Amino acid sequence: MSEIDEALGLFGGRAARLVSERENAVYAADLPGGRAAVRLHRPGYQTPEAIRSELDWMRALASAGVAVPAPLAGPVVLSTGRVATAVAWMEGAPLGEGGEPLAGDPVTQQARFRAVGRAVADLHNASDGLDLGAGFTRHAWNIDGLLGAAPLWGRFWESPALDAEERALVDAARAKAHGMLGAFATSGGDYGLIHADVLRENVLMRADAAMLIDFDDAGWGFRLYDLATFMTQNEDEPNAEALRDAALQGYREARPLSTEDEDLLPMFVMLRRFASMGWIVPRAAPGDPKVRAYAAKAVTAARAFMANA
Ligand SMILES: N[C@@H](CCO)C(=O)O
Repeated sequence: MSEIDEALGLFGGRAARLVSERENAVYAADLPGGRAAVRLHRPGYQTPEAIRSELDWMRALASAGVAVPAPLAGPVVLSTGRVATAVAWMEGAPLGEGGEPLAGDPVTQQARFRAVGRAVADLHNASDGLDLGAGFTRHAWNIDGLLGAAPLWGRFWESPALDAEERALVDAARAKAHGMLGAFATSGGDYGLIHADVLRENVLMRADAAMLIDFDDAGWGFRLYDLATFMTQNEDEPNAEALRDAALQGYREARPLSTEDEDLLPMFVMLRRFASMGWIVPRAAPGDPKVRAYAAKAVTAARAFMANA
């Protein structure tokens, strides 16, 4: 029996259709509780306890009125060892896709970015008010998780696509960022539960409202990381600066963000580019141009960081 058939059997669901296989395999299906996204989780990434915690968090956010997918079933461990869950299907159109020009005219785009900034702030605000219990466990995008000896998405500085000069640059930027992040954390930099993968693919738009989906990478982290991740797909947009400003405006409508913190955004963009440079390595064949493309973006960010910081 296939994994999805086993999961459907356990959830009492039917009519599954594969809709995405980016990290988890996600199927649209009908469950007794309604239309669902049934997820077969990527083996070896999150533990069943962490996935249960993700669902507890989603349930608490949904109860608090935040537009996130409410849990419907699971987690269950399938006979293959893979974990399956189901969350409510969210109607809406993805904001866009990385590497593709953003749809819509600039006014529409900026209105959407403002809505996303607002949704991220709402998530941070609501998460700060939750008591998720002693068993709650998620990984942390903290200094170690971003820059330590074993970062959550791998030892990015070992990407085979870096030449010796670039590796030295990345090492220097990593050391410098480590110091700056330490100072930021010590001075009370905003830290708590974050989505950690605010990419266009993970934002659904319904009318004028933005909704975040796919909390698989979510955990503890610096709030600026969410805003920075959202900035990493805009470098080819002619109005990239206006898009950033719109997202920050939306964020500030619901949650404070000082100009000192805003000044750290380029560093956080670099940290995300470092993480992604590590993320792609086990997911692509050696020599795949994507490995170089991720490394090149990280190097560009590191050069700017070392020149300006
Ligand atoms: N592909 C992502 C990483 C995983 O979502 C990125 O570009 O940062």
